Amino acid sequence: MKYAIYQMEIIAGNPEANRQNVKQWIENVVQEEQPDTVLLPEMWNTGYALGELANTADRDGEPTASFLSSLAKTHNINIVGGSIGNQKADKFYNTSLVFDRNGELVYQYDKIHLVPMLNEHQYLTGGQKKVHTFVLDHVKMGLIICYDLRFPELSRQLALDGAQVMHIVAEWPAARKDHWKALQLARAIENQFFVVSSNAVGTYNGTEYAGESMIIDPWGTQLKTGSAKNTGTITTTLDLSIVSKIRRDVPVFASRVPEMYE
Ligand SMILES: NC(=O)CCC(=O)C(=O)O
Repeated sequence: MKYAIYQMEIIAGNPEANRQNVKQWIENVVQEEQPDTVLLPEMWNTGYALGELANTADRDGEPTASFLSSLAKTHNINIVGGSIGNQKADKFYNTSLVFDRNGELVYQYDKIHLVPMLNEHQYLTGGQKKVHTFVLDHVKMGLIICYDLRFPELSRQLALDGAQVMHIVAEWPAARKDHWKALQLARAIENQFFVVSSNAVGTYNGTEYAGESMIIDPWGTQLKTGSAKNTGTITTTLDLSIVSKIRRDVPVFASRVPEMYE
């Protein structure tokens, strides 16, 4: 499966400009790279202008859901749609939407863990539904959003559910860039799955984002890493056969003693 990741500079508070940017990127990357699956970063419609969500967030996933569905179908690609600022009833969520090649919505997830350091609790509501895997091109996959990366229980749950690829969508600040890298490597190694991440670049309201979107294999090898500063496209073809090989060679899942820690 060939991936293309968009390491994007998000214009905070301007969803229309961000949608135009994503559309242009998808059209270009399809022509130049012919990916099977593309990945976008966290909150790419609104950015972290959280105080403006009443005017900028989607309503029940629209218009982003129709926008991404149409792009997926037109270009025959899977779109792991990062996440968006999204209003449901009178609450705001950080919501991920995943579309298959037919433009069908195959997964929807609201970020569970809200970030105290970014004051998310003041503006957002945490998701109330458990994570589960979804399937794209016959491959089981999972997705978590940014701060969720610090809670290994989520990734382990998805690995136990059979995920071979874990997506991490983020606007991770440069101030904690070492954590961004180390935690992704740890999740890939301990769960023996591919980690494919998309982080933002640029600065909003004094917070600089770390970039360094990554593709890490289940052995912990960094196959590709984006720039720390610049927007760009990161591509790689995943050899999924190495998941079962590594799980055979280092049989962590067979060695678990869940009754000792669950
Ligand atoms: N957008 C985020 O979830 C940022 C997470 C973060 O800043 C951290 O975990 O550190």
